[in-house]
Amino acid sequence: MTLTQVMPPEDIQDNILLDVLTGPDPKGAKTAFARRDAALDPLLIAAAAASGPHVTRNHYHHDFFPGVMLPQAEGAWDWTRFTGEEASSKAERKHLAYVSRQAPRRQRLNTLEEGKENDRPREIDLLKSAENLPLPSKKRRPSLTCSSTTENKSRSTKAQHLPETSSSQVNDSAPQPLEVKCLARTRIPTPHGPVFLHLYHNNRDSKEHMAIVVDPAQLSESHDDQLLPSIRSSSLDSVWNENETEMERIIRGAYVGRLSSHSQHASKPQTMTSSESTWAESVPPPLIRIHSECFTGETIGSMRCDCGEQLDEAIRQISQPITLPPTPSCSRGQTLPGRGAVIYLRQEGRGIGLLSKIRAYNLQDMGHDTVTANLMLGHKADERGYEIAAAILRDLGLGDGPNPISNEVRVLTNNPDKVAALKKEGIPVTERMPMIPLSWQHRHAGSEDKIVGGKEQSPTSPLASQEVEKMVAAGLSGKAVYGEDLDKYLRTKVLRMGHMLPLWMEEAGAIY
Ligand SMILES: Nc1nc2c(ncn2[C@@H]2O[C@H](COP(=O)(O)OP(=O)(O)OP(=O)(O)O)[C@@H](O)[C@H]2O)c(=O)[nH]1
Repeated sequence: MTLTQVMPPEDIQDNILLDVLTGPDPKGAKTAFARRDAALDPLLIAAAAASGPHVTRNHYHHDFFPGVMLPQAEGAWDWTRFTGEEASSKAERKHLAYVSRQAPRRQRLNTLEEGKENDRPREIDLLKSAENLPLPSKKRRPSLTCSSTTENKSRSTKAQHLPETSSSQVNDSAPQPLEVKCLARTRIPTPHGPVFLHLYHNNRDSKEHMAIVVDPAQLSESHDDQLLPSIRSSSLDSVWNENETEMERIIRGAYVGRLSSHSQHASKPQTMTSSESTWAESVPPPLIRIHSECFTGETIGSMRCDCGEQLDEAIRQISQPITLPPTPSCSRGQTLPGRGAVIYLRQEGRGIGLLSKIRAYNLQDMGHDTVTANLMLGHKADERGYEIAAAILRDLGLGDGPNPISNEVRVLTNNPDKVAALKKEGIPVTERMPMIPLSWQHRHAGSEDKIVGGKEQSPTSPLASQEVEKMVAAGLSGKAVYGEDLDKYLRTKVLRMGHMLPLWMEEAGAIY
């Protein structure tokens, strides 16, 4: 049976209209339930009528009655009119109407779209320059994948510090030149002496790469102690905007000497003096290391790799004092504090990331080596790039930057790719210093001790407890790593990745 068979069409029309306006009202339920939804919310009407047409619920912080019982509150309902106040005093009282400090949304959006940046409050500009957030890149760019092309090289040589660029300058078609900027610097005491941690932003990826600068002479406020030009970030020392105060500069790390409650001197943008250049030529070039992030090795002390040990050892080696040869003016030679830098790149797992590295470890437990495991997961054996490292070095005055304190560097590494990449990026490397794992150094030194009954112990077997005791006795710190996993890892690096590390033992037909 259809509806028209029981009701004339004009009645159907009326009923539908009524339902739309009032909602369904089943006849049977009328006596059983009272309707709970009012057709109009009286509170909403009262609030809107009291406050004017420009006020929305959001302006009231989601509350229609702010400051109830607190008549002074901005936007509060004037509850005092119920307290029998005199009419004359009431007329004098300031009306506490809510006035929005924000322009309507449409107007605000128009302002931004039309590029009327000047209308924005000053705080936003200050924040922008202080935080220096990288410009939004609409196109996803490859992060640090190896890309040392000629184009990259020319781009990176231009890289200095991020200029004040407006979003209108973002050009999606042409890749922007690589720019790095040191946002903050602070002193960190380490077991090897004080270092300065520098945090960098760049316009290529969203990672916070770092520079660990060893240059303790900077802590002295006496110029006599600073015979060599300081390793400082020119982007950090530059003046970021005319409104920046000395205190803002100091807080972001642009200070000289040792910061304390009684010593707070903002730095000036660096300029080289000719006398400093002369000194720089008579000392060995600063020692640097390009180190890649390794959560497992550095944070939880994994002994699958030597990354934690290498980071510690690099800071130790760079901190070693430099002895200059005797000169006619100084017959005993001069000793200077060690100086250099570790550039700490956030390229976990040789650039494949922690997730893939964890999976790769499981493949390694199944018998594959570190290279094959990467390939099985669809990665390259090494996906890292060193363009950002080179730009950071230049910013620190190491290499061929605008303000070089040293045109050359010595590099701590066994990895030939790093040396080649730095040279390609225009950083002159005068010397490569090897990083021999501490446990291998110890084995070399004590290899004869390990001949038991004329038979050599297997070097890939886990170290016996006496072995560990010997390492401790040999002065290896708790940072030294050793074990079967590490030996396999290092062996693969030598045999499959061309690392320039002397295998600690070679026998006829077998290399360990
Ligand atoms: N994919 C993968 N990455 C690893 C493994 N073990 C360590 N890594 C990563 O390898 C990188 C170690 O790099 P570096 O410390 O710069 O050293 P390197 O390239 O081996 O060269 P050196 O300068 O000689 O030390 C870090 O990013 C580690 O996270 C592994 O088994 N698989």
